[in-house]
Amino acid sequence: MEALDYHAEERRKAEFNLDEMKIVWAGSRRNYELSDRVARLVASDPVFRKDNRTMLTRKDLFKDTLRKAAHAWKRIIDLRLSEEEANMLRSYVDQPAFTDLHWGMFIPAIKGQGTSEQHEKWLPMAYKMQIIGCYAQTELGHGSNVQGLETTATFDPQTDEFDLHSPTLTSSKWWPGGLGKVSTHAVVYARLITGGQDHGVHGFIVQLRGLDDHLPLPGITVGDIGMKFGSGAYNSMDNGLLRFDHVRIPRNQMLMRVSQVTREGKFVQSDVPRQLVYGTMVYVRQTIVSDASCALARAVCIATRYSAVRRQFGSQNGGPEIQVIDYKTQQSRLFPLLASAYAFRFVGEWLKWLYTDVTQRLQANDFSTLPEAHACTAGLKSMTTSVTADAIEECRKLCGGHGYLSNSGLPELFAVYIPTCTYEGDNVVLLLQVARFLMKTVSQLGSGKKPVGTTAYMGRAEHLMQCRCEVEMAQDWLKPSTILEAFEARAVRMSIACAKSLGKFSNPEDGFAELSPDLVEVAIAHCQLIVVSKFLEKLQQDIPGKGVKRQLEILCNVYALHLLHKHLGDFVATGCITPNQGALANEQLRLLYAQVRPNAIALVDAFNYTDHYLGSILGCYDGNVYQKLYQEAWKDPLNDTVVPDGYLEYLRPILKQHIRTARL
Ligand SMILES: CCCCCCCCCC/C=C\CCCC(=O)SCCNC(=O)CCNC(=O)[C@H](O)C(C)(C)COP(=O)(O)OP(=O)(O)OC[C@H]1O[C@@H](n2cnc3c(N)ncnc32)[C@H](O)[C@@H]1OP(=O)(O)O
Ligand SMILES: Cc1cc2nc3c(=O)[nH]c(=O)nc-3n(C[C@H](O)[C@H](O)[C@H](O)COP(=O)(O)OP(=O)(O)OC[C@H]3O[C@@H](n4cnc5c(N)ncnc54)[C@H](O)[C@@H]3O)c2cc1C
Repeated sequence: MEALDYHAEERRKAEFNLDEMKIVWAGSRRNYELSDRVARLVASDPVFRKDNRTMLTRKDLFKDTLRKAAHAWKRIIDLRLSEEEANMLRSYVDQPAFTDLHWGMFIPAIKGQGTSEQHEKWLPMAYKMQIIGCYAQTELGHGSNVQGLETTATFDPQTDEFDLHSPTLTSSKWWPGGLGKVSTHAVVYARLITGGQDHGVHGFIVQLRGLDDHLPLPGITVGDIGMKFGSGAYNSMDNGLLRFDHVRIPRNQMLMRVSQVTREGKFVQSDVPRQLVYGTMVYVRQTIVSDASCALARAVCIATRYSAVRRQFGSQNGGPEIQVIDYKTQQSRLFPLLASAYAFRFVGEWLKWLYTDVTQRLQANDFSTLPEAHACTAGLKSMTTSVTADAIEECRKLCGGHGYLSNSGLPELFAVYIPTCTYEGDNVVLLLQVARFLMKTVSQLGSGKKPVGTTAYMGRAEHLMQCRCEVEMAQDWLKPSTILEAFEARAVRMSIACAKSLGKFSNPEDGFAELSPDLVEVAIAHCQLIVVSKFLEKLQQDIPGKGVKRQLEILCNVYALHLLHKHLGDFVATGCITPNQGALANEQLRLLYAQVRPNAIALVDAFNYTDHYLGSILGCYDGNVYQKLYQEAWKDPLNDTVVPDGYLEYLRPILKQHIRTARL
């Protein structure tokens, strides 16, 4: 018997080859096949069930997380999965866990900041999970300001050891994931002190718990920091606190790629830039951009499928009501998010390339592209996570009342997702880093130093400052060069205007502080330009499959023109376009939405998400929403009994009191 599919008609409307689009989304046929296989493996395994987790108490949820992590590790070993497959498996399990930090930060920190001897000693144990580690940087008093950390690591030449100490309450480590209850080790960031001199913040490998009894080692106080936002969600993670009372570690546990301390206690700064101490954050920010496209795609998939099932108003002669996806307002809210998911996917792919390139250069002692890698990872992390967090909430609203039900999957997705706007660098703080980079680039424009990479457009500032947009009709906005020039002109004009305003301050730092809200806008304009330009570059590639490239062109235009519409004030105020050209862009946008409409369901099918991973009744593949909602309601523990617990103690006396009052 053929399976029921409420979306069958929608799927028939698609004007492109879905299988080929799935490959574009996955990045390659190989990636597609790998991720499809691993996603199904997870979805079919009862241990990875997650539909009940919002009902669990914190302790039960945490134990469930340990069970899943142990089971995942067993599957990884038994099936001899590669590192890439293992990462995929953990991400499809879809439950924040200490393993994210062990594999995602502890190991990369040792790899990036450790010497080859340190790699040889620590990495084999970490790869086998004989030790489990976390990344302990943030403190109660300081997170964004890393240079303000207070934990000290004082070298004692007598014993050839460091003495780790938390001198104040605010120096307590606070937030590291996996620290609270699991990690046996941590990379701890502390101020290095030798001979009474402070050399700033460095990383140290520190054992926290006994490998036999899991008890904290002498001098170490460690625990969980408490419940976080939402039910289920990030509460599966043991974000922890940590204090040191003069804990001793051997000298060779300082990560010594960037700087060294000799046996005599001499501090040696190598020719590697000190910013490499921040290298793990650059790596993770890069992964967060790709993850943003996944989270956004997930929310959009749920909202799109549900919008095609849901009908309201407009029944004629007893016929069906209108599918809410056919309302222009629904399309104007939903389709830009769909386009953004694809845009973030492609910029994430490019950023991965950039990161790999900078890593290879660093290995060859070429540090020239480090500032750009920092600016791109910081800016794109900030921009994509802010958009995605807002988009998940918008998708909830697009699903009306049912979006607020836990089993829509959206509340939990929102709760898990929103801290990405804060962790790995607060989004505003990171945009200010981008702004600094841009202001520096502008200040060097007259010096003969040619801007390269993502700021190469600034080298054409003279033209971009005075060019005029040539759009006369709505369809003129479909020309890639017209779109690109409008975004470049807007970014460069905003940057130069800010640089000029900064120049009016006698103290540049005062100016930077005063103008910081404008500088944040400049950074956003630059990041949006990067995303638009990388989407356009993607379209230059050979993309096989009937109609696939055409759909991507439509999505790229939707992405760019919706930004132009949203930030019309910037484009018009900087004289990049006229108000009339802005109106033509909006007209073209409406036409594009009509072209997306018949393909919408297939475009979200291309994400290839299993129902398990989506975790949403509203987004399930077959669209059988109402029956599933009805069945699911009966599974709620409140429906275990017809009369609720508490009736006799609390309800009945009130109800009876009414009867008594009535009798009086
Ligand atoms: C496939 C596997 C998947 C694995 C995925 C793993 C994912 C795991 C997810 C787990 C979930 C959550 C994890 C969360 C973990 C954390 O949150 S860890 C803590 C993160 N903390 C932060 O991000 C702190 C943010 N603050 C900073 O980064 C810095 O302090 C800040 C950059 C804001 C300022 O630093 P300062 O040292 O004060 O720098 P400045 O004076 O402003 O700049 C000096 C110069 O240094 C340059 N710079 C700064 N940072 C970097 C960098 N990272 N890289 C390169 N260069 C950098 C800056 O541009 C200045 O340059 P200039 O002198 O102007 O040329
Ligand atoms: C779920 C979660 C997991 C985490 N995991 C880890 C982990 O594994 N390891 C770890 O070390 N840390 C971790 N952290 C900590 C995280 O990295 C920090 O919280 C983050 O870097 C932000 O720093 P903060 O908390 O000090 O924010 P603050 O800097 O105190 O920010 C507060 C406000 O001040 C503003 N602000 C701060 N500085 C400036 C400025 N210069 N200019 C303008 N505005 C400013 C910010 O924009 C924000 O609005 C985690 C945090 C969370 C929420």
